[in-house]
Amino acid sequence: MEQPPTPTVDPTNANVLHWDQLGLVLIHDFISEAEEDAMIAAFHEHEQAEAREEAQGQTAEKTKRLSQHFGHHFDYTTFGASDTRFTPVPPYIAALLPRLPIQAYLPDQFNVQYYPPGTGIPPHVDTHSMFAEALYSLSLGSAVPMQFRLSGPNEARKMRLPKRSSSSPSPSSSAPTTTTTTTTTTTTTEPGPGDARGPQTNEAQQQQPAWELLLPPRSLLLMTGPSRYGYTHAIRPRKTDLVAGETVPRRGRYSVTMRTIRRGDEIGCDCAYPGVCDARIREEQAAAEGEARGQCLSRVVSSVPCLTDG
Ligand SMILES: O=C(O)CCC(=O)C(=O)O
Ligand SMILES: [Fe+2]
Repeated sequence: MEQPPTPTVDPTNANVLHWDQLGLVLIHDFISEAEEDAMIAAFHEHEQAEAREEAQGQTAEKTKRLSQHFGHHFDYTTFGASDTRFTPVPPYIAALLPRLPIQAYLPDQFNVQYYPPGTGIPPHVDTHSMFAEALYSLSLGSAVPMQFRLSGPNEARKMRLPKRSSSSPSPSSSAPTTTTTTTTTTTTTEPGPGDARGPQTNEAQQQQPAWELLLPPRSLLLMTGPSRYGYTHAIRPRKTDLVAGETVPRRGRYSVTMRTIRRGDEIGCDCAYPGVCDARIREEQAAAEGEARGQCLSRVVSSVPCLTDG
């Protein structure tokens, strides 16, 4: 594993780290401990309320990642923001919006996730065409390392594989927000859409080096530019992490992912990473289908006997 690139500390605020080449920003202590406690308590209350609604009487066993969605849901038929499915945004999330570093546009889709120790999220690129550039992740509870890897031919190839089933879970369990690529080390534990098990050595050879960035509790991560469009991000499913040379057990980690849904003419993408861009992949596939149909038609036409024959 490579060392993460060195950040620049913001001269006006030592809590703010920038990786300008990557479009990545990490803000330490973005929320207070009191806010963190309140958000974690709200998460569990919501879980219990949902469990009561489902008449289970108890919350789900905490061995897998759990998700709660707020704001505009995704409409799987139009691949856009649903006009009808909206879950009111709780005040503890709405209160964060005026503090976000980018105020030109604000998130309207929120996903609160709980990661029990030992769980993670497979390497993926959040869907380019449907979400505005800025992606935020607020961390609560345990610190976890987030793994970044510049996408290459391996990731591009996997994103072009046919999906195993339209109901496969996406990393954020709200398909199609993300597109997963699995790597040699996650294939046995974390299958996802686009998961493929090719020859391991070839995959390893084709991969760019990965590095991990520790996300401390109460920190806010902002991904834009290359880190948003060209790198996969992942959390390895581990029970312990190596932090500054020490083995540290993971505790439960929560995150609030915040995204802005693109609407109307804004849907699409012209990023510099066509290999992992869902908009380009769709274009490519439509062109290939058109070509195949054309060839098929010409074969059909040429096999029809000419009326003047014989
Ligand atoms: O938990 C996180 O910090 C990131 C989650 C994520 O990458 C996603 O939901 O797409
Ligand atoms: Fe993501």
